[in-house]
Amino acid sequence: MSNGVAANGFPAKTHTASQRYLSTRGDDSGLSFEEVVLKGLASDGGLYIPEHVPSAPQWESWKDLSFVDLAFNVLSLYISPSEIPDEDLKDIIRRSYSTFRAEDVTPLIHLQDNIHLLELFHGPTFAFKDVALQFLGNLFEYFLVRRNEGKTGRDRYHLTVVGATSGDTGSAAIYGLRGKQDVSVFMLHPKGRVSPIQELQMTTVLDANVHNLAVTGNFDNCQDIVKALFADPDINSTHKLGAVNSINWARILAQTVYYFHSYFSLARQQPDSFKIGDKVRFAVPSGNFGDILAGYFAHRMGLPVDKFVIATNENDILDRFWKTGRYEKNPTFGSAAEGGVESDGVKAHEDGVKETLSPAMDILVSSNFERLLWFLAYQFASSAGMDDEWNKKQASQEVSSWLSDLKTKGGFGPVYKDVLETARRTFESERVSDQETLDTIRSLYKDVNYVLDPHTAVGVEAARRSAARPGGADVPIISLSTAHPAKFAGAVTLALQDEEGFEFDAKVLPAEFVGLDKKEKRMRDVENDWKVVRELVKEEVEEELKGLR
Ligand SMILES: Cc1ncc(COP(=O)(O)O)c(C=O)c1O
Ligand SMILES: N[C@@H](CCOP(=O)(O)O)C(=O)O
Repeated sequence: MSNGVAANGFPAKTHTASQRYLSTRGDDSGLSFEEVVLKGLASDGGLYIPEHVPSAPQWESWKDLSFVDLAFNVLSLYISPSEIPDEDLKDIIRRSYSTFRAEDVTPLIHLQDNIHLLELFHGPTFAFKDVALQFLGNLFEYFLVRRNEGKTGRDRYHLTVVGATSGDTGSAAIYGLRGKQDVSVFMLHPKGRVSPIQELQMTTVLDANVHNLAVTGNFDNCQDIVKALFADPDINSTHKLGAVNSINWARILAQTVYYFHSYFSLARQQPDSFKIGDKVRFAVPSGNFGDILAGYFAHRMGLPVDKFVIATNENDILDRFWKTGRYEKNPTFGSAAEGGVESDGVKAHEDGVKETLSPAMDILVSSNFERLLWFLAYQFASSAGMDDEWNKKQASQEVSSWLSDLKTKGGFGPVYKDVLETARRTFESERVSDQETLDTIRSLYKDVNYVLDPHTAVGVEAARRSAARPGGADVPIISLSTAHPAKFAGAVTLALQDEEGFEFDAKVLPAEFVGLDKKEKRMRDVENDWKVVRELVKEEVEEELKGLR
């Protein structure tokens, strides 16, 4: 590093005296870590990003650290001891990962050829979301205890979390926040469009602070309601809204850790062929773009990455962007008949969302893509030779204009050639159909006796295609396994029912899921209307507080 510029092209900052955050849309800046974690979404509708991406100094020396110690080193680059003293941060991290079933939290296994699988599903709800949401739950608690010291009744800071889920964020957030003081959690899921196990995992949690809302609509409708609530001055002045979706910066930050961890696991497992400093590829099943964005930050911090492979299902807005430079909510896709059209056996809804075998990725608009767009626009602006403030302002203006077109016209682009080329240098993309998903589950079962969940299968198929391209076989690929197969019994059974000796209950089902369907459930149906949801949230928080105070 020299003249104040890091190797990653961003202004150098090796230690975070006090990291500050700005909104991707430019109207909010100078916020602390605690402020962005509690606010979730910026008041201008943008997403928070750090003003500087710190380089990880001597990251190579972290090779033999445990997950918890590694997490502390990574997170300390963004959270200064003046905000959370080191011992407190260590304690939060330790408690967050003590609930995981695997000793090294996110184990890496060799799958086939040069493809390795990063198992991210060993947390309480069997999905990768636990890695960030166990941490975020404890972080909320820490900040609230500190803010509420000595306060009673209405003076206490009460956080009203509103989140949207296509299945996994919901249960992970609920497990991270259930029973916590001074927090109410409202999770909106698309009614009937999450897997039966996912629905049970959410609705059988009966703690008074947990509220499940089944929305008549799709995941994007749920996400839009959440964003409308954050933009509403009425509920924001009476209730302090908090976010658990990956719009919350802490989600992304916590997920950067396993990119480093898996890289080091690979170096330990393959000492003869893989050395620290060598490049690796990551294949990531993607929907809201939070998981892969965390990898992008790890790369910006110094992790040697050859390419990130974005793996989408048939809801392929991201894949289309990388192919065309246009980001559009599927303009030609739609319904010919009530209930949608069928293509390749996949049900298409009138709203344009396809109902696939990997439902957690049935998303039209990927919210975190906005963060990447900001960095792409920033890099483009930087080539003009102006100062850093100007570059940031330009990036925010560009992002605001793209997002405004997305809202009003349903899409934007094509983006400038240089912007697309920059995106293509770091990322490539693949779209995987339902049939290919089933074939992948089947072939891995036959070849190596491993049962993939359908989202992970989308990633593995994309990894295989990437490996098959010229030069691809020479680079190890880490494919992210984002959920346990038992969460998606329908797809797994469809793929493997004809395989000799395959029995779902014996081979896949964990003891934790047995009997879930017999438990008492609680959820409320609600129409797709943010004002209706707003009134319901107010009413239920009031009821909850009456019971407590
Ligand atoms: C099992 C599973 N895989 C993949 C994804 C996609 O991750 P992201 O939304 O961070 O792109 C999700 C949902 O977020 C998920 O629940
Ligand atoms: N697939 C997600 C959708 C929400 O994504 P998030 O990462 O932004 O919380 C889910 O399972 O709920």
